[in-house]
Amino acid sequence: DSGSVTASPRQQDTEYLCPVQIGSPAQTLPLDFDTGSSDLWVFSTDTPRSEVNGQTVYDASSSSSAKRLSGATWKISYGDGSSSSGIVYLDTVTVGGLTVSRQAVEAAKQVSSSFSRDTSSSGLLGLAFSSINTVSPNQQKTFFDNAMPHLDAPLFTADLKHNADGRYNFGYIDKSAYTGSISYTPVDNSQGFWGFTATVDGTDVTGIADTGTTLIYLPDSIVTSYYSQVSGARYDSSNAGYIFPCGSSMPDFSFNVGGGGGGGGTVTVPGSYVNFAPTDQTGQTCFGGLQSDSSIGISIFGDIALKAAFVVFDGGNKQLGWAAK
Ligand SMILES: O=C(CNCCc1c[nH]c2ccccc12)Nc1scc(-c2ccccc2)c1C(=O)NCc1ccccc1
Repeated sequence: DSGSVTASPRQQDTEYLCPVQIGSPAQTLPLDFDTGSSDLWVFSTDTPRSEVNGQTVYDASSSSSAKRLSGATWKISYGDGSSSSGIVYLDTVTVGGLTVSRQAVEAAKQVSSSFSRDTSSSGLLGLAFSSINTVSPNQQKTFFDNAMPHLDAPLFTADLKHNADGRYNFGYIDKSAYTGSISYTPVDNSQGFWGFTATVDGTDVTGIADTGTTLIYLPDSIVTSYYSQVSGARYDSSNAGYIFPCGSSMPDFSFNVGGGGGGGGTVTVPGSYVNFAPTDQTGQTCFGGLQSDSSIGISIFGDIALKAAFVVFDGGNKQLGWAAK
């Protein structure tokens, strides 16, 4: 089996949403595919009306294939302080033509304000490792884990784009989607993430490939040296990050992966991607897409980095492949 689904950017690439069919008859919800978490959770008829703000909701009671997973609950919180929690159903989930029949669909009974305010997203589809799924008492598998045994190849690929529709493919590598060769590097999934080591200016950086995080968060030394090349750039505590004049021409940001025998491959994030967004309506000052990881405790290669590459998440061989495009 295989699947292929469009990933549409929202609000200047802050997130990418994909249509997902749930239940019988199919209910289509736009979900944020998130390689940095492992819960498939959705706004639902169980979500308080006061917390639903235009989102499409999942109604288990109108799905003939839905079954309550009795006694199961879930609760997740993210580094930005957002959170959600609720109950669990098993139902049929289809992504780009690829169907999993008994997928844990986590219906929200509570969502925090940032999710309520995000009218375009009906939830998340976790693609990290099932070891960090939050369902209790019996942890549940991700869509990818459930699909893997049926896939032509035990992998999925992420091809996110800047201000344009991209694509997630499951079970195969589309050779027309990238240029040159794919450089592979081993994955450390001990924390449940797609962890890997890249080299930035000769320095090894261990981080995670995370489609659910918008920006890139790297060690202070790397971030400071990057912004030292931009006149007027500075760390601004009120914005809690590096800002600079919006008219600045930003240097490209490159990192190397798979440095082994073949010399590995270089991913180059265009400077324009690092000029992420204005901090206010005046459009004078802009917020950087590359920020320090010092308050996070882990380096994150988020959407800003991922949209500069074609990325293979190989669950069979526990490796990450990176290619230019
Ligand atoms: O959680 C994910 C991926 N799912 C995000 C879903 C999501 C959370 N709000 C969303 C809002 C919209 C769409 C998706 C999401 N990645 C990881 S690994 C470590 C951290 C972390 C741990 C401690 C402190 C900071 C980060 C995060 C993190 O919180 N990222 C989001 C973020 C990172 C930095 C700043 C803000 C948010």
